[in-house]
Amino acid sequence: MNIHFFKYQGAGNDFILIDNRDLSFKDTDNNAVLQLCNRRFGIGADGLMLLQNHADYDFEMLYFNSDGNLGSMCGNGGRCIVAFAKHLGVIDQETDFLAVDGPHYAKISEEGNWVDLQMIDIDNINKDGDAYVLNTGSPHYVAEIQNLKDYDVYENGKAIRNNDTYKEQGINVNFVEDKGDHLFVRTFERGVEDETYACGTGVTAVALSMAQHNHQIGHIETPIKVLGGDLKIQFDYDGKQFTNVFLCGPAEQVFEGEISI
Ligand SMILES: N[C@H](CCC[C@H](N)C(=O)O)C(=O)O
Repeated sequence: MNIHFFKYQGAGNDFILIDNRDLSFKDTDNNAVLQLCNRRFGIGADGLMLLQNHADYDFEMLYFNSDGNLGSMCGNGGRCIVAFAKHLGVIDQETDFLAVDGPHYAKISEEGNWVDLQMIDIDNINKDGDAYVLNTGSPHYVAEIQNLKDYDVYENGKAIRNNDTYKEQGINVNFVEDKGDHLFVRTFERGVEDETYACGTGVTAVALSMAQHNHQIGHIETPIKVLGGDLKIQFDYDGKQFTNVFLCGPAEQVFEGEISI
């Protein structure tokens, strides 16, 4: 099979994107995804997305983690596929598209490399000890850590993701340090089973958890730094529900190519 692909990254969370409006890529082909995402034997990426037609939306996003399995919602992937849809001429500067967790509204800058993506509303944040646990389209665990720069995110993230509570379903593990004018976040991702340079649903989960933790109410904007760059989360919080949640940040095309597998 000969595949024409595009490579995108959003704050260093990197993805293979395929225009699958003709359905030539079979979405059940987990082995192909695994092979294409492999950084030594393939193109290399944290995940792969198919852009497909949908009767009621501008397009549909199908997201696979680099382990080859269909993932839950991917926020940075969502931003990248919006930039890709604009590149293909499927959308102009605004869109309503469908992802695994439901419809998403997004708007994109004129240059096509900055995307504000609306995320699902959240009304339920649980605790696991001192950590926060919530689903922002994907399941997330959020723990505060001092001196995060030197923290062993891989070993500690892997241990939490594989403990008795989370082993079966898996969870994405986020560590956050409050730096005063921004939050610094590092994430161990389920399905990649490694630390990634950024996780969009993860930083969203962190921003909401920290608002609850710090009893912030109203319209909140949270600047976030991750290993791969800067992201911003905006939302309204009335003390119970988080609404108008937006994940904002860069989405850049890196290269395109052909590969046969
Ligand atoms: N990198 C993604 C998260 C992918 C979710 C995936 N790791 C899963 O739990 O299925 C993001 O930007 O939100």
